[in-house]
Amino acid sequence: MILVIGGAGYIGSHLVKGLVDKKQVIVLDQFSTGHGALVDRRAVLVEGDLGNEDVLDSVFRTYPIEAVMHFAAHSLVGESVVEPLKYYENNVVATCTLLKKMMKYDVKKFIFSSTAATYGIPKVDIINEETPTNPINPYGRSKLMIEQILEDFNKAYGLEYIVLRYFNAAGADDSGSIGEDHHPETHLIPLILKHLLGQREKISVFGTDYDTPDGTCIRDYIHVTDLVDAHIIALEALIKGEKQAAIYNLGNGVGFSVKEVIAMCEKVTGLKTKIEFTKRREGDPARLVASSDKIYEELGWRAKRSLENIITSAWKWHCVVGSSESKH
Ligand SMILES: NC(=O)c1ccc[n+]([C@@H]2O[C@H](COP(=O)([O-])OP(=O)(O)OC[C@H]3O[C@@H](n4cnc5c(N)ncnc54)[C@H](O)[C@@H]3O)[C@@H](O)[C@H]2O)c1
Ligand SMILES: O=c1ccn([C@@H]2O[C@H](COP(=O)(O)OP(=O)(O)O[C@H]3O[C@H](CO)[C@H](O)[C@H](O)[C@H]3O)[C@@H](O)[C@H]2O)c(=O)[nH]1
Repeated sequence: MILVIGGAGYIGSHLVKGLVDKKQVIVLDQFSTGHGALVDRRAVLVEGDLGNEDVLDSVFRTYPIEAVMHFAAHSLVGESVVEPLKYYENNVVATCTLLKKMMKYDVKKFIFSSTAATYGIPKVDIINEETPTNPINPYGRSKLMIEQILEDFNKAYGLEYIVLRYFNAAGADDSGSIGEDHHPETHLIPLILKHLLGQREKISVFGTDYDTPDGTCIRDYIHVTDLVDAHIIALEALIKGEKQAAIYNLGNGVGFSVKEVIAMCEKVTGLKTKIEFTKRREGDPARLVASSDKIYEELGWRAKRSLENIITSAWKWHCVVGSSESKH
């Protein structure tokens, strides 16, 4: 059985939907940002906090857990700067409690959701896993701390792990039944689509004076279904014992500027945006684009879906079941 922590969140719920056909799945989530309705009904759903020792004891005693996939975190960069304690408590301290219980119950296979934010402001155009990590906010630091703890646990206790550093996750499952539903929403693509649905008056572009061809930030957008595929491949490699301690980037290897993303949303939807150009958002690197060659060479995974696929799937979900938000 696979324990998926944070499996009621955006990326976790997509993973659960992809994994339940292959494995028995148990989801642990306290619904701070997740929604029970996103969790595939074939999975066992336990409401609880990953930092709660009693809950973890109960889960590990009750179910034969083969591996843990850990998606649960607070993940708003700006909030992490203002409330670092919240981030260190949930992302680091609670994760240490989980790791302690995993060692207690001899569960030694772990997949961890990390982030491009561990790289900070890289000096290279294409980021690979050798690019120095230098996070510039508590969110990124909290993720890097766990990566370092995993390395120590591997050496000391034989914990086997794969860290997956996602770039910008976006898009929705092909079925249109689950999608990205953060509250509050801060991510670019859902914000543009909500605006095009009339739920927001305009879309703000944060900064037009970056050192990029059109002056707006460039990001590497990766379809959530491609992320799911990568997790399942990584899990299989861990279970087969092919990998004991590995870190991989997950991106498309292609960068799109904020203006290009808006243009693609207009193309896909056939609708016109109203844009407001504002000052830079603090802490945004100009360009974050991944090389995912390492995971291709070692595990054979490569992103298959384009930005157009991403936006088309997200639009389908937003149109059919997207949460309705009032205009503001
Ligand atoms: N969305 C992205 O673009 C992106 C990029 C890089 C990394 N990540 C990482 O991927 C992971 C998933 O991101 P997401 O966008 O799906 O976020 P999300 O907020 O939708 O999902 C996180 C889930 O974890 C749960 N959770 C949080 N703290 C918990 C706790 N203490 N105990 C139990 N459950 C808890 C939440 O209720 C939620 O269901 C996070 O770790 C995030 O840092 C996301
Ligand atoms: O209303 C908006 C929202 C975003 N942006 C811009 O769009 C780009 C993408 O922003 P998102 O908020 O969608 O995503 P981030 O790149 O800030 O964040 C993502 O990558 C980070 C790593 O750098 C973290 O991993 C985080 O969890 C993940 O969502 C940025 O340049 C941002 O400034 C706008 O112009 N207007």
